[in-house]
Amino acid sequence: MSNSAQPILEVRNLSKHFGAVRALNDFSMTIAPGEVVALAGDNGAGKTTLIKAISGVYKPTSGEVRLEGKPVSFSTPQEARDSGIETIYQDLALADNLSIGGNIFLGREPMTKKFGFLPVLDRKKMSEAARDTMALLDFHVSRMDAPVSNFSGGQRQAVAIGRAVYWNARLLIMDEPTAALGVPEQRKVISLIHQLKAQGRGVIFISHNLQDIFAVSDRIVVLRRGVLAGERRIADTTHDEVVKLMVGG
Ligand SMILES: Nc1ncnc2c1ncn2[C@@H]1O[C@H](COP(=O)(O)OP(=O)(O)OP(=O)(O)O)[C@@H](O)[C@H]1O
Repeated sequence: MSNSAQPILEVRNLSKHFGAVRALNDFSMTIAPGEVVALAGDNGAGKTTLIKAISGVYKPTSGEVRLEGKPVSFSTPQEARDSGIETIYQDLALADNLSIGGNIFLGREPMTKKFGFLPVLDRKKMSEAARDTMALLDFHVSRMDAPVSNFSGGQRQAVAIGRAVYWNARLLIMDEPTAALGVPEQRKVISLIHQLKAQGRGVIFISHNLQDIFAVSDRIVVLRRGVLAGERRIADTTHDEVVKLMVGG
């Protein structure tokens, strides 16, 4: 099988139980390269548990996760990240006082030796990486070196996405990326997700907003009480049908 035909992510019969609580039960899904899959479900449906079981926060009780065909078992989120799975939570995990470049290299700062003396921060590499990565996302701000605290919510979301792209994430898991934003900013984030898709990455898009889900996703997977309630191609479903899957009955 060629690489392009192979799913980026395959989850097979995944379960995560907390004592008697079956937060996720026998759940399976796949994500192809360049595919955006929305993950929906009411509060407590198991969405967070699923993404944490994929991304190395929780060890699954049972089941299998395959990344580009290979079974993986991550002990930490850092291991998942190193393998190409990046989760962007709502807090974005940005350092407000640092620039875009500073945030891209947060904790992995590149060093250089000047005139053979002690290593110093390679600021040139950081600012070039910031410029090139954000250009790839068609993202423009007047001052690339400004602290990200100066940016709007949508711009900050773009910086978090840029960091994932720079480190070559194959799968981005985005937890409610549009929830805290006004409408124009929501549109920007939707267009960023379209760019990730065009670059052949996979995206899991968690949202309570059906309009956003329908604007950007290829498929929707609905969880209810820890199990798969249904899976539809966006082109073949409606808001009504999705709501019925979410609430059941
Ligand atoms: N660490 C834990 N210990 C015990 N129960 C848990 C734990 N984490 C989640 N649960 C339970 O598992 C179920 C699924 O929770 P989860 O947070 O995955 O849902 P969710 O779909 O992400 O909800 P929300 O949209 O509110 O974030 C809930 O019943 C929750 O109470």
